[in-house]
Amino acid sequence: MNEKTTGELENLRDLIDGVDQQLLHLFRKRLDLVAQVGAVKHAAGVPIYAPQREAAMLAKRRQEAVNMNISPQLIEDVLRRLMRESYLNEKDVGFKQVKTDLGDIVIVGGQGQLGQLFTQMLTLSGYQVKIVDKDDWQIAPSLFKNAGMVLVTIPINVTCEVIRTQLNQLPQTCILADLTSIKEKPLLAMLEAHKGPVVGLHPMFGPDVGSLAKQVVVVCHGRDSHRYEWLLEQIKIWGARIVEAKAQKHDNAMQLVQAMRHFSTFVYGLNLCKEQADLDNLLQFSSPIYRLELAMVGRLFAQDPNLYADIIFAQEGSLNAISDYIDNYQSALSLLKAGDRQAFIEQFSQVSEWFGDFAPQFQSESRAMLQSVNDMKHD
Ligand SMILES: O=C(O)C(=O)C[C@]1(C(=O)O)C=C[C@@H](O)C=C1
Repeated sequence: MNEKTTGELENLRDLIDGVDQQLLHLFRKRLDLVAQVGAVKHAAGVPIYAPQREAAMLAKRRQEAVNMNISPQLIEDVLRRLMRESYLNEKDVGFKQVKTDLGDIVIVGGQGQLGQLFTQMLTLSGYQVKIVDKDDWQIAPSLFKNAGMVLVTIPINVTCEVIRTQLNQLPQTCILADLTSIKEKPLLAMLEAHKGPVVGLHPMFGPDVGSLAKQVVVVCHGRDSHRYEWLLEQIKIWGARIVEAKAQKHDNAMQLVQAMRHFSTFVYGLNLCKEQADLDNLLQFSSPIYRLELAMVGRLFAQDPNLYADIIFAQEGSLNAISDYIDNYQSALSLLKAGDRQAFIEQFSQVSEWFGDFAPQFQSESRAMLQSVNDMKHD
């Protein structure tokens, strides 16, 4: 680069720095306004996530972007990222407490990650939360006496036993709820152990979400739903969407969504490990999709093996789902062994047809993710 070019670049970059600093001031201004929105919502008990407002705002800004010869996707990306920040900031103001005369909430397994998240959300909403963990059974009965709700969030393999043996003397009006990722057996155990209101919940997210905005919580009704309606309202105020399901249908879906998926991810990692794959090298040669896939596989192994063992081993039905998957793997492999390219293409087309409109939808969703993965690269 000659001196003239260097000088010109320096000048322009100074101007860009100035614009970026103005952006920072605008972000600060927006965050302050959002904090005020948070306070208004907190007072009125309005949910943190406002999908209609978001859709209307994005549509307007996209159109204005087009008028200004700016990519509409650019402003949408920026606004979505800013709104993610809003969810976190609005959370800090706290949430309206829907049920003010409940008594204590006792979280069984409150030291676990999900237990901690619910403790935080319930405390931010003004509830008195008490925690019972593995070694606290002696103090539990005195805590249960004043409990308006007991929320169970412990490993799946001990959930039913703990419900049966420790939670069978709760006050009649106390709500008994659980957060287990399978629903049929814990729900039955709760209905047998407790004669009062019972509800099964499954938060469809990990404990590291930051905010519940746009997350899903599955609800399987147990008994006396009018007594725990407030809880579902409370969860909606946190920004999550409630999806009602029958326990059995939920558990069947989980065999594919969780057990089969985590199992295949486990085998993928196992295979890389046995092959002694050079991860540095793989990353160097990876396309964004491979990097994303490796991240999805790798993140599993950064977590507690017990959690995944629990999920995979929880249901007998999972074994069938996983066996079916392996059969399909085998038969696809046999096409490869036989060199039957045509049959492979035919099967591919059948699957494409089966995915229908979801295939292009997933393609465009994943495009945005892949672009973000690429944005995160740095030397
Ligand atoms: O307008 C609101 O209700 C807000 O909470 C603000 C805001 C935003 O950041 O613009 C954030 C979250 C909502 O989903 C919609 C918009």
